[in-house]
Amino acid sequence: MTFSFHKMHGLGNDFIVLDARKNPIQMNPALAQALSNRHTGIGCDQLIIIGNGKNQADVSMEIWNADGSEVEACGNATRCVPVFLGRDVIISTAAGLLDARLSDEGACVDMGRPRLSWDEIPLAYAMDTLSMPVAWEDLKEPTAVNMGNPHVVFVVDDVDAVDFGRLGNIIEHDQLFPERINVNIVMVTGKNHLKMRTWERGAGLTRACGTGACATFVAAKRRRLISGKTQIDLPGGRLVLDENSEGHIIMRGPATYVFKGEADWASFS
Ligand SMILES: N[C@@H](CCC[C@H](N)C(=O)O)C(=O)O
Repeated sequence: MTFSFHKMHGLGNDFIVLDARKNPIQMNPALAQALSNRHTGIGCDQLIIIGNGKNQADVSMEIWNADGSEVEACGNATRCVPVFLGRDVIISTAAGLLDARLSDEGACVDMGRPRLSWDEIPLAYAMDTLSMPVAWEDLKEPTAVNMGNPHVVFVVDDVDAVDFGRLGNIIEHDQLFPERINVNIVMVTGKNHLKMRTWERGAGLTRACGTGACATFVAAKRRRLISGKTQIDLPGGRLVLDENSEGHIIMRGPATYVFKGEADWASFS
């Protein structure tokens, strides 16, 4: 039996989008991994399933990493949903309701309030989350932030000089992080201007991570490296981050529809 899929991306963080509003889709880790595989499947960083919303939500969104793990939040995919549907939407996710609107750049989304205490990240034991007393070689004293999903943010002198493909993987799997972790490195490039890279839990190095940009904005603000609305440059392009009067993190940036394809479920079983 065949199915339709849509390829989208947010700054090169790429997604297979399945529209399950008419016909529900029962995903599982093995199937998500098979579809995401860039050699034997369709290929993506994350698999996104859009379903029908309940109560205040217009639609629901499931997020599966390329390694087959189901996760709570994806900032770039959240921007893709209003672009896919061609209208502003309230999206229900495992991390709560998100307000996503069309904007000049693509989309503007309210990613909610960050959570900052050690057990909300979560970490394996109690510690300060602003400057964690830990280090992995030259990556030291990160700030931890939960944006619906768990992140650590390291401030470095030069994001391009870090052996991030090796260190990101080691940190993601450290026993300090019982649910694993998304790892971000950031440098200050100007007033309210940052440059960052992300090693994503369950996907590795990506061109951009929306929740990573939100977590990095929060960490940089907590460390007084920035003072307000901030431009963040990622390998795939630029996002603009701000905080509203309720302490919610607001992210603006592109979201791109690439193509619609057809595939056969039998190829992935
Ligand atoms: N690419 C996403 C984040 C996807 C989930 C993440 N890898 C996790 O495991 O939490 C984004 O744009 O935020």
